[in-house]
Amino acid sequence: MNESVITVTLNPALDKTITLETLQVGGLNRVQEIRIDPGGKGINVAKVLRRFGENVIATGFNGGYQGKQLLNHLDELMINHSFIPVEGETRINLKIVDNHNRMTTEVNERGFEIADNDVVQFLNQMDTLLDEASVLVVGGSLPLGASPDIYRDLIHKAKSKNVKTILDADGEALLSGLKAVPFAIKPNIYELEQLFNMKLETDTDIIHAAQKLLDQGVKWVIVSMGGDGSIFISDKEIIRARPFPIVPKSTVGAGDSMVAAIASCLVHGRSLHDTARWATAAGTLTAAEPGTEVCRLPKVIANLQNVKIETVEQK
Ligand SMILES: Nc1ncnc2c1ncn2[C@@H]1O[C@H](COP(=O)(O)OP(=O)(O)OP(=O)(O)O)[C@@H](O)[C@H]1O
Ligand SMILES: O=P(O)(O)OC[C@@]1(O)O[C@H](CO)[C@@H](O)[C@@H]1O
Repeated sequence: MNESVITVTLNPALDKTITLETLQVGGLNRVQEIRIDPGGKGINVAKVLRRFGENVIATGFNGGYQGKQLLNHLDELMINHSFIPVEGETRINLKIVDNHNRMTTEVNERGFEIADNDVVQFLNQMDTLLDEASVLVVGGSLPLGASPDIYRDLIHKAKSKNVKTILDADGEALLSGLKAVPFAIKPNIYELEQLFNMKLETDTDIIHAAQKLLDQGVKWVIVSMGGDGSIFISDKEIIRARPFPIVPKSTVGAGDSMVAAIASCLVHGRSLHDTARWATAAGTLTAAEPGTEVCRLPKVIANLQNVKIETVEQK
């Protein structure tokens, strides 16, 4: 059995994707297609890791009828899970795909509110799970009632047990998680701009911002930029990765697929170079799937060499 990965999704969702010819804001829209996928960042990561054959367990909070549906989906996908049941309903996040303009509009609910006792149960469970893990992935928004420092505390806990951590969050949750200095972070360009409160126009701007995070002790900073690909930065190398051509269907979960590939590369001790290929192939292939459907291993392997990789000179 491989070493195991834990994915934490404190505020999971059922992702309801509706496809329209063209989104008419303020008008009547007729739906062409509809699908429901289990969602939330850590859950998407777990879906990819399961397909990669990794030993993964998904955890977090879960509630109500929609929460039961979510767990049924995970069972169908044969994903190990151990969610703490809470009062209230797991949210439904609406993803509206405009076929004509190839654009997705996302409407995410706030989700349930958790109580102090839920957090105590969750952290106790994490103590046990972390004893068996080699990588922890934390991602997504915090539910109402969660302390903004919950990501910081989780990352500290993981580090005290020599578990490598990957953080994928935005706003306050990202700031809080960074205080504990995770091994890797994967902000998208907007999240990085928000973190530094400035526009990052060029690759050089992005690299300079990322280097400030490396100075704080983060080992890998991976910045994704949708169809423009991504930059992988460590204190030893800077790698620019560009995707191969695809017809994008829904980019929801593309970033999470990158995170899953990064986790898998950490489990297998792969270099940052190889990680750039794996993560870009995974993200790109997920962007070509409908709804919150994710990439599959054989296609990822077949496309590793199609990822365009350049080493950027350090200045
Ligand atoms: N239109 C596209 N064409 C090709 N590849 C894409 C496209 N959109 C996304 N990708 C691939 O997916 C990766 C991640 O995309 P993006 O930067 O949108 O992540 P994200 O914003 O974190 O996504 P999410 O939060 O929805 O999971 C990109 O680096 C790229 O490899
Ligand atoms: O509201 P959050 O927690 O920030 O993001 C949740 C979410 O948009 O992220 C995933 C895609 O990354 C989706 O499956 C899910 O609906």
